[in-house]
Amino acid sequence: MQPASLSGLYAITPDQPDTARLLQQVESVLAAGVAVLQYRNKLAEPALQRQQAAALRQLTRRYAVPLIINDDLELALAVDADGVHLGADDGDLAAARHRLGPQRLLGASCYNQLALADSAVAAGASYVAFGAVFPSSTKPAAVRAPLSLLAEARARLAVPVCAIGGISTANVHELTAADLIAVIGALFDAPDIATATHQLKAAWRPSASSLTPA
Ligand SMILES: Cc1ncc(COP(=O)(O)OP(=O)(O)O)c(N)n1
Ligand SMILES: Cc1nc(C(=O)O)sc1CCOP(=O)(O)O
Ligand SMILES: [Mg+2]
Repeated sequence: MQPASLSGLYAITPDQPDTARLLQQVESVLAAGVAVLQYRNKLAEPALQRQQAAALRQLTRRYAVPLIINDDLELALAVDADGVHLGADDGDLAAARHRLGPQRLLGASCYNQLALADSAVAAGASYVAFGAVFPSSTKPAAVRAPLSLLAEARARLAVPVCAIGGISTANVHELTAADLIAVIGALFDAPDIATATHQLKAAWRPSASSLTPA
């Protein structure tokens, strides 16, 4: 998959212990239409993570949506995911790129630092994420990133720019310079996940990226 084709709504799973419920929740966002799904469960033990990741692998294949695994390169490879997302404490990006090969996706958290994004791209990242762009109740202690960073990153980097943190229908219109918007709470805490997915996409008007083929 070429990085230039990565754009749109990037749904990230909540810390859901009930696998059947997780699959229901995720199927709602997949049916409503998302570009990418990330499996993130910070509370699950490794066995449950493996079970949930494998189940999501099957489900995302049915919807032809790329599956990214958070934090865990070995789990991503074990379930034949489309890629992995790594933060500053989650392992070396260049080593991960080597293990993933050229085709799979490698996402990198860059917080509020363009310099991290430069190194991530040099190490083989497929996209770079900045945040938190708004206050996040999922991750209240997340460092905040100014929105101006998104446009700066887009002008400078040859990979898609992802915004994360506190994104909702009320503020997503401010993210015109993002290629991907990564969201947990505004989708999975909503009373109707499918409606929330449609509303978030309808409220977002990204400006054209130079990465997007004409
Ligand atoms: C798309 C995306 N962007 C950022 C993150 C955060 O990664 P990290 O800083 O490693 O924090 P945790 O998610 O592991 O708590 C992400 N997962 N996805
Ligand atoms: C997992 C994560 N990473 C962040 C960062 O800033 O790197 S913010 C965040 C939480 C995203 O969840 P919500 O959409 O509910 O705010
Ligand atoms: Mg992480």
